[in-house]
Amino acid sequence: MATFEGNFIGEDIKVGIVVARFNEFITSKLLSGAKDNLLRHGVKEDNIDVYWVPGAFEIPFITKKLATEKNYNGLITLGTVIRGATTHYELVCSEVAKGVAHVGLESDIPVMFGVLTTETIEQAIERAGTKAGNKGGEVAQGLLEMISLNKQL
Ligand SMILES: O=c1[nH]c(NC[C@H](O)[C@H](O)[C@H](O)CO)c([N+](=O)[O-])c(=O)[nH]1
Repeated sequence: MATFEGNFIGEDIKVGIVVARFNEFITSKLLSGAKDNLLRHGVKEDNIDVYWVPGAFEIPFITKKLATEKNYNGLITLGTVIRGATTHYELVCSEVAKGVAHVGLESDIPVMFGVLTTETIEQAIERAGTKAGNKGGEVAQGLLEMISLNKQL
């Protein structure tokens, strides 16, 4: 029986991060967590590129361009969608999740989904570096593992 799994060694890989500016007080913390994790695993700062988009809805468009036109080993998407008074929340969450998943399946590099979808601002804060960890750091760690596994296939 053969078992395949990735490691977390970040030397010699290039990563693109697409981050939404909407709810920037949260997404900036997700970005910090992602960059910190990548750097601590040996990814060179010059090999990390960050692309800011207006909101989560715009993430798939840029992510698809990066996956098809650039030579990254993997991509991270970061955003924060917080339920408001309208049904906009469901629409944005659904389209972003579908869009990012589609890009991932259509490309030959891993694309990580690091978009928070929360009911309250407090829940988002908890997931951006406080008591529920940092989603940005989590998906960065997952990307390293996926890049490593992808190289074995
Ligand atoms: O990233 C977000 N974009 C949001 N809306 C903007 C959307 O992502 C697009 O930028 C906008 O619709 C223009 O296309 C949000 N809400 O509306 O609540 C949100 O919570 N988070």
